[in-house]
Amino acid sequence: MSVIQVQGLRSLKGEIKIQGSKNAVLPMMAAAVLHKGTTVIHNVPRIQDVFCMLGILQRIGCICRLEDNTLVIDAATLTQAEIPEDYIKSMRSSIILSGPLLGRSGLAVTSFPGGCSIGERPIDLHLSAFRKLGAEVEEKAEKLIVSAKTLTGAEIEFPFPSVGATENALLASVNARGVTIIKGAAKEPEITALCDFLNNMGARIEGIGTSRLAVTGVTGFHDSEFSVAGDRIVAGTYLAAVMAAEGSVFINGIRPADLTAALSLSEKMGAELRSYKNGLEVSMKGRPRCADAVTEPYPGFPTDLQSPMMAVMASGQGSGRLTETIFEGRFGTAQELKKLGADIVIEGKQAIVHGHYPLAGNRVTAPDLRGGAALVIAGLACEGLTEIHECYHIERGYEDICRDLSSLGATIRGIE
Ligand SMILES: CC(=O)N[C@H]1[C@@H](OP(=O)(O)OP(=O)(O)OC[C@H]2O[C@@H](n3ccc(=O)[nH]c3=O)[C@H](O)[C@@H]2O)O[C@H](CO)[C@@H](O)[C@@H]1O
Ligand SMILES: C=C(OP(=O)(O)O)C(=O)O
Repeated sequence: MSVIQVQGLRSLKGEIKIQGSKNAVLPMMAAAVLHKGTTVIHNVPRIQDVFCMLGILQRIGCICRLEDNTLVIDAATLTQAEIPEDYIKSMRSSIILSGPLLGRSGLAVTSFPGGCSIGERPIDLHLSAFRKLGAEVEEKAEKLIVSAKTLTGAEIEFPFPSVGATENALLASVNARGVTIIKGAAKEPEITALCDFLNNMGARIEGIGTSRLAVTGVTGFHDSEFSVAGDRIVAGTYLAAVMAAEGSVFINGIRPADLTAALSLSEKMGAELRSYKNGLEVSMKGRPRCADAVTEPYPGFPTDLQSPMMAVMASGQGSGRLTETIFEGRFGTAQELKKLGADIVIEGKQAIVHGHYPLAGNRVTAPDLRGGAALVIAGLACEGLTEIHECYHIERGYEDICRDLSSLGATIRGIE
């Protein structure tokens, strides 16, 4: 699907089941490499990033089978420690395989994944964690060679709670000799999920859910089975869609507690919410009011929902200020929203959004994954037809945004 067409001004109604979490499943798939046996993962979303990670696992010798939403990975047959370069380019988060490859075989060959449209995205914190565990990091002919005869537990302190670096530190230390203390760890629910996943395969991690993780190295893992939680960012995207389109929807299959900051922002903007153990009821009557929000590491307002909320505000009432502190490139979405008539002024890390309704349908281009989803949301609040190009970005993280929104009453379709 390369283009999405949205005919705006239809309200949303019904129930939607949320797919499994992208950011949780990718490090779990990488973690399977640690075990010379079988790992089964349930509720795996059928998205491009998962297919890409699957491609890498197969290229490095794992036997994988994805049936419906269940993935079986047999890593007993792992043959190589080099992450294929073509895959590194298409999925930046392939870097997450270097920790488990290092842990499994003492060697991980990769290359600098480089920046992307949302920002620079350096990996210095990942590499410093590997070094702390006793690995050597060498750059040779544009390849990055991380190697260690033995990994030894150490104290790793992150100056910033990087999600990926915390995951790589965990993945490299679970079978290091002795105890590793990770201070300044990220606390995102996906980190908690990875810790639970690793413990379920035999690791010993304590302090789960806090910024201080204690990992006692183990000498081996066992076969395991785990189910991925619903994707809180997809849930937040559909919450934003209901706010932009108005209506009433039950978002099923997520823990609202994982979205606290986004939910309180939505309530401030006028959404009526009711939380359940495993779902969220959202009702939006009238236009949302713009409000201020600052992106922060968890439990703060997530950067991944900044663009979707910008789309809601652009079609709302009043003015609001969005401050982006994590990924400097994410305001690329504003340029596209302006083509739909949005009134947004960028001042450094801040976007000042003056809402008005309706926006006006036009041809736009998805700048990145969440920016693409934001343009779909804006299309729901546009008079006329909105055509979003380069939707391969959206397919990285959403199983089928057209299927989901049309099931709620949107007039939306994907075109190859
Ligand atoms: C696959 C996945 O899980 N992706 C998520 C993950 O990305 P990712 O793991 O890449 O995000 P990080 O938490 O590492 O990055 C946050 C910030 O730290 C900086 N940084 C990071 C690593 C490093 O070595 N040096 C450094 O300076 C980054 O440039 C960025 O400014 O967390 C982000 C922040 O919640 C989310 O937006 C992404 O959806
Ligand atoms: C930035 C994101 O993902 P990734 O880290 O995989 O690019 C995202 O999910 O919004």
